[in-house]
Amino acid sequence: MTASQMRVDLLVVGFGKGGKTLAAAMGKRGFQVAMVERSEQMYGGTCINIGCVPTKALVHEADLRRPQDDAEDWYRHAVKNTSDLTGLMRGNNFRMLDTLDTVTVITGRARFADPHTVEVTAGADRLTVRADTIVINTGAEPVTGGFAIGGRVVTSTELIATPELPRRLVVVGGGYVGVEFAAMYARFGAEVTVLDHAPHILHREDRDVATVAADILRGQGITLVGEADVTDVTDLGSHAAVTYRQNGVSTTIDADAVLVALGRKPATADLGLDAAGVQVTATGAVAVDDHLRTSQRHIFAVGDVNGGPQFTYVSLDDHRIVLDQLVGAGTRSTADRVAVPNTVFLTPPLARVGLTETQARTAGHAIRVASKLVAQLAASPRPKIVHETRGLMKFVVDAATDQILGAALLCADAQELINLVALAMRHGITASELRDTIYTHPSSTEAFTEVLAGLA
Ligand SMILES: Cc1cc2nc3c(=O)[nH]c(=O)nc-3n(C[C@H](O)[C@H](O)[C@H](O)COP(=O)(O)OP(=O)(O)OC[C@H]3O[C@@H](n4cnc5c(N)ncnc54)[C@H](O)[C@@H]3O)c2cc1C
Ligand SMILES: NC(=O)c1ccc[n+]([C@@H]2O[C@H](COP(=O)([O-])OP(=O)(O)OC[C@H]3O[C@@H](n4cnc5c(N)ncnc54)[C@H](O)[C@@H]3O)[C@@H](O)[C@H]2O)c1
Repeated sequence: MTASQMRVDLLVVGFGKGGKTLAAAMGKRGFQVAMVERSEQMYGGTCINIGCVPTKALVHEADLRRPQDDAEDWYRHAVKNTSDLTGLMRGNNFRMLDTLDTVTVITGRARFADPHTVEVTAGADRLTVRADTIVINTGAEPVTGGFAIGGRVVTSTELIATPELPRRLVVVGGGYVGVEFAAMYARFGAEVTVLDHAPHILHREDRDVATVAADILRGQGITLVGEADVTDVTDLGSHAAVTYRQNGVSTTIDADAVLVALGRKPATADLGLDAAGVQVTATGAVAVDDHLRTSQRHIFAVGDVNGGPQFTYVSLDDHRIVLDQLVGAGTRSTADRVAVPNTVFLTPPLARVGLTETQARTAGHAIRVASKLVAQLAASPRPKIVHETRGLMKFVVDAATDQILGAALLCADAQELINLVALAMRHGITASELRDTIYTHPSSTEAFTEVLAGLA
């Protein structure tokens, strides 16, 4: 066993998006920085290793598969290509920090010993790091719902690393991970069933939007079961059995793999936060103020661990706030955030920003709504050109001010289009201005003109 000590200006715990960007920025300014990551397989964090990047790479690989392509072969190659990509990005992420003289990357599990000290353990090795400022960036971990993960019962992390295509996949949970994986595995050739305890998948969306999305998934052959109370998941070796109750009737289905996708909870359990005097919320997130300071002023929390929206770009924006606190004017805050968009990577993608129609009405806004099925767009030929005429485009607009309150875009290129709508919302561009601007042709954006012309 070896034990040693080091002292730094800034200690970042967890190699996530916000933390690594902050570590590089502070290191380049001449501060002594330590980055602690528990696994060398996770340099760069969730997004590039087990989250956004591999899943979106697999969605792309699945979309390229033609019906005549052998499903198993195609899937095996897709997993290999994806693993190569994440390996490349992991190496680049490691080097980004390791090549800075001021930054030390430490591989080991971090745990607070006191408010300024973290103990890092790796096997028998132990390192004590003392720091003036500490940033917690440990991310989130899957909620397992009491189901035993192992063998054929997996989370997204294990499933994307498995080179054998599950011919029958049961997905428990119809949120982001659930529907993205359902759509992707169906396109790889699997028979997919999604079970959710909510009445509908994508239950945060307006019913009309969720219905069109559900129709697209059903059109891919996916079985969607709402109001399903999953009572048992058993790995029987040769296959798994999933039992659920719906409307008082109990049903058991067999699966080659069961994906548990019930959400992700902040990773705070083993951090020794008590020893640091850092408070957590009722949901186990690190409690932070608008400047992402914890109950200890010198300790910040960025990314999923602080209980905010679980997106890579939110973690990135968290780093801007902390950097501003450490070396800037100290004015930037989470309260400044307006119109943060998101995308569910179905094919076509479903992207949304701002309020849904339901949320806008509930909040008491007098609204106008414009909504059009992509198949009914007459003056916007791009969907027909790219053979993707499924979906719906919807805007929710304040009747009095003409300000855009929200949009749901379920169409080709939605993951790009939504950023333009978000920018318009942030800068007060009205629905009429978005409608009447000059767009290239043929493009996906020009559909805004036609859809917004239908504001009722
Ligand atoms: C399957 C999937 C798909 C997703 N797709 C998208 C998407 O398309 N777009 C999007 O924006 N978001 C997506 N997300 C969410 C996104 O990945 C996360 O919001 C984001 O990566 C969170 O980053 P973070 O900065 O909070 O930390 P993370 O990137 O989660 O990093 C935390 C790091 O801390 C390490 N760690 C934890 N505890 C310790 C400890 N005690 N000591 C040392 N190290 C520790 C972990 O190993 C990990 O590397 C997806 C998530 C999943 C699971
Ligand atoms: N494209 C993206 O940006 C993207 C992709 C994947 C994940 N993510 C992030 O990761 C987070 C986690 O994703 P997720 O899909 O695991 O969580 P989620 O919260 O999006 O969805 C969980 C789903 O599980 C259902 N559920 C919960 N308990 C259940 C039970 N006992 N039985 C049946 N159904 C149950 C819920 O109704 C919900 O539909 C997301 O919130 C998102 O922020 C983002």
